[in-house]
Amino acid sequence: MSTKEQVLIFDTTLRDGEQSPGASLSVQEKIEIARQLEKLNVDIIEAGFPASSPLQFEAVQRISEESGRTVAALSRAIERDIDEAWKALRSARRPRIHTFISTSDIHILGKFGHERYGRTLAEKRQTILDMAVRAVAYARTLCDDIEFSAEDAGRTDPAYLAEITEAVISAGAATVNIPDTTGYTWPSEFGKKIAGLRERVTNIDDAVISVHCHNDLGLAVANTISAIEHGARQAECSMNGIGERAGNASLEEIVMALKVRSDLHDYTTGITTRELYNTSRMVSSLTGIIVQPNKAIVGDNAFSHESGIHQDGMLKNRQTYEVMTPESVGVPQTHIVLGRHSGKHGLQARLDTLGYRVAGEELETVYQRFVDVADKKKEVYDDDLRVLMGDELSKPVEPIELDYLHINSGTASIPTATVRIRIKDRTFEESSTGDGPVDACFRAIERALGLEQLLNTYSVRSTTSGRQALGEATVRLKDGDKFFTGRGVSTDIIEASARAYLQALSLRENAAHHDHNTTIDNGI
Ligand SMILES: CC(=O)SCCNC(=O)CCNC(=O)[C@H](O)C(C)(C)COP(=O)(O)OP(=O)(O)OC[C@H]1O[C@@H](n2cnc3c(N)ncnc32)[C@H](O)[C@@H]1OP(=O)(O)O
Ligand SMILES: CC(C)C(=O)C(=O)O
Ligand SMILES: [Mg+2]
Repeated sequence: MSTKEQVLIFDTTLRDGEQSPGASLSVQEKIEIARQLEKLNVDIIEAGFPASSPLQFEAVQRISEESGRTVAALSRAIERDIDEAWKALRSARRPRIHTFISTSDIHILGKFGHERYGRTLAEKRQTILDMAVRAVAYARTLCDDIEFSAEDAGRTDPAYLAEITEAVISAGAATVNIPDTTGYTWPSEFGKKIAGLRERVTNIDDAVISVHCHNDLGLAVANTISAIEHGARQAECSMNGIGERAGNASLEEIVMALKVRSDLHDYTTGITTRELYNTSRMVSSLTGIIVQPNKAIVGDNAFSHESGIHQDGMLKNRQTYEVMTPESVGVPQTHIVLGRHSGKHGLQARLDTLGYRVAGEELETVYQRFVDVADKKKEVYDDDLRVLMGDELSKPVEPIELDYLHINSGTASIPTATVRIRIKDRTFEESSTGDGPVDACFRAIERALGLEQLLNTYSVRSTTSGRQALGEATVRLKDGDKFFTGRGVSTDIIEASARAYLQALSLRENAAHHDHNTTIDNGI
């Protein structure tokens, strides 16, 4: 059994994360993400801010009804917000009201300038403290689990922060959250802030210290880790680090930093790390916020290696360039990207998996041809390699082409696709419904060609911007231990997806042809 101390993971993807510009989620989408957060095994799901809109209210209510986690809802330090939060939360098995008010002088003077909060800074500070205490005490009459946040604590005077923290704990807050709302603090400074609170606040042991760091200077994760080292036991964070402005501390980075460097400390989390990648993908696709390729842990390049020296090292021993395995975070596998920086070892290994055994002189010659191609292309794909191997064989024997595609989809209809596929002079036509237009289209293709489901991964991204943007779809099929990747580009992403699927099928067909093996049953 682990003797390490548990750091609670408070996920705010559905609240602060959704405050990212353009990230609005529907109720159903929020529910789906909440279900995935349960699989990820977060401790607390902050589901929204019920007083802010009926949709927010409904989302918190629905998540409360079905979640087994602690569900938190945010409210300003006013009764109306707290009442709304409680109404939305009351069916939760473990409800938590999270109330907050600003405590930094900049915020107090800037946001609570009205005379009704007092005339001098000292009077205003007192009013804010009273509002905080009243809010916590009132929330406590409704719910057992109260969290209080001192907004902009990062820039709050330490003595005042200690005073308000002590007061809200006395009023019944079980968690005191110290947000670095503006992402302004420095790791050692923020750590000291937490240590200072532990020294000054006499009842600090009656509450869990939480931190909530923003990433304006790119220090959110470092500040969170520093705070944990100084006594914080709850980390507020979001998947992919989404949130206001530059976002929140990224959940996956905090969790994996603690896990991978467990040799340095005595903390652990309950996160099922193999669910990180799935969660990241879901959050990205539902919010529409793309994960940058070089994003730690979940970015497309996080486990990709392009340069020859790295590929050589990886092929000899993965630990040379990977501090964690892709599997540990749910990424299917390390990706050796062949491009202009690749060397002979990387090339040879990929050719080997494609069935080409080359060594010695022959490898030298092939490598020279590879370098020529790689200089012209960003990435050299498997089909490029087949062509490069000089194979007549590599040219599609019988390209599988899209002749016709019709999609019927909308908010009130079941997505339906009809496809007509041409292989040489033969055509195959079928229709299918599906969970969405892409699913319907793939199913129609599978039906037309009498295929099993072979889809391994599917992604789509925009390669240009604006309303006429080109979408590039990538389809990866898995057939036994072989993978076939197809790409399609079109201003219509469904068409791009269909073309990508058919290209992958053509490559599979080629491979089968070379193995003297027919893979498509339909008499092809
Ligand atoms: C750091 C954070 O992430 S805080 C959370 C941010 N999230 C949101 O803002 C959620 C979305 N917000 C909303 O839907 C709306 O802003 C609402 C419903 C919350 C409030 O809307 P409105 O009543 O129109 O007020 P508006 O947003 O313009 O201004 C905020 C008001 O709340 C006050 N206020 C701000 N924070 C607090 C607080 N923690 N406690 C009490 N009052 C507060 C402000 O002083 C201002 O009051 P004023 O009108 O007396 O000057
Ligand atoms: C409401 C609080 C916790 C917040 O989001 C912040 O201060 O950044
Ligand atoms: Mg925040």
